[in-house]
Amino acid sequence: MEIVILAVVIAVVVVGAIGGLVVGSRKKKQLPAAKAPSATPTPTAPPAEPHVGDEAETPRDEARRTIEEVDLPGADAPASAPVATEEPAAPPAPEIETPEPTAGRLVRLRTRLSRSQNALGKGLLTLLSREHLDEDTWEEIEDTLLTADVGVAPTQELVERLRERVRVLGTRTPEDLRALLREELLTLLGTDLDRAVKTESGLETPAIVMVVGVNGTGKTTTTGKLARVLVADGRSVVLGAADTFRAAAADQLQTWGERVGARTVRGPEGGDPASIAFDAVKEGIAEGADVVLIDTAGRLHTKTGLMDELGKVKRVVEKHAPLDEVLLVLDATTGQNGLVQARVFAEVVDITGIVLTKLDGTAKGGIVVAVQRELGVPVKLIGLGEGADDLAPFEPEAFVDALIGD
Ligand SMILES: Nc1nc2c(ncn2[C@@H]2O[C@H](COP(=O)(O)OP(=O)(O)OP(=O)(O)O)[C@@H](O)[C@H]2O)c(=O)[nH]1
Repeated sequence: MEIVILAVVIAVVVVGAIGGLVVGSRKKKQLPAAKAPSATPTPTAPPAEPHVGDEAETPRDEARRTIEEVDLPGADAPASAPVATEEPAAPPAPEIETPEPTAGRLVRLRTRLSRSQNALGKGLLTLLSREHLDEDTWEEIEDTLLTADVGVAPTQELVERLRERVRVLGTRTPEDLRALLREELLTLLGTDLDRAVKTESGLETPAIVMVVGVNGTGKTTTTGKLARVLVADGRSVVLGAADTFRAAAADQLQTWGERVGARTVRGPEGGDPASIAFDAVKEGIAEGADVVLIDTAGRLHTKTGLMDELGKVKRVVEKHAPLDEVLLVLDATTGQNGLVQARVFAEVVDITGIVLTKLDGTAKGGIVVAVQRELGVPVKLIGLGEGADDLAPFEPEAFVDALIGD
């Protein structure tokens, strides 16, 4: 009996040992399938133990969709549809225009001038053609000139000379009278003044033109139109948007520039005009541009404020190169007010040329004479409309012919 019990115990021990061996070898076989612990384990993230469903995980080397293939939120293409890989549309490049040539612009635009200046030219001719040129008629001639803003002193000079010549020559035919009037008006305007906008610096650096004037006179528009005049004449231009007073002025100037392929340097709204002007000239030098045009703000609230601002722009710009031209923009429709503005600006900065805008909208073309007298500098350009090429070099002969017909 004892032998039987001993045999049963041995058998149980043997069976238990074999079972233990089998279980142990199974466990060892499972180890390679377990997730390998991270190479750089962190104290807060112990290696994950393998668990049920691990095999269903997407293998790491499975092909993945690229960013281009992933539908963006809002895209309504069905998932199964082929994914379009279209490039986003680039903004259209601004079309570069070819401005009209400057030669003969005034002749082309003369109808605008004659329309608005009829009262002056035709009025004078009608009066001069009267049978008797008596005292009253000469007074009417004087009034016509004064109404057209020619100014008192130039009016008196003109009437005196005309009276004398008519008396001495005894001439009264319409052709002769027109010729006399033409000569005298040309004498008033001056035919030997240098009216070219100075855009050759004569140095390695670009010519620098500063445009000044009261806001609203057409200063920014004129700067843009002048860029076109220069481009039409084969010059390369950089624009400086130093009028930081009116928020939209820089945008407006930039649009003008883009139309003719000229870069515009601008700064933050309300920024320092002098630093923008400085940067514009720097850019002009870097680009090897022929001309840098600087649009400034013209606030007339105090003369000292204006003086400080324009003076600073000038000083800062001249760290690079001297200013070649300071153009004063005046609105011809403001008449005597324009003369007051001219006086203030002339005290603040050395004006070298005048631009008279909106001559298409006033019968007061005599302001050309008056403002030249006032400042002692020539009218170089005139604005004859809102169109891009409606800025013309001022030519006294074409101007007078438009006034009195030829
Ligand atoms: N009819 C006519 N309108 C003009 C002429 N020149 C400019 N203008 C118009 O005058 C208005 C004022 O012109 P701007 O260039 O904005 O005036 P601005 O002096 O620059 O004004 P700020 O930008 O505020 O300094 C615009 O509507 C222009 O189109 C011109 O010769 N004839």
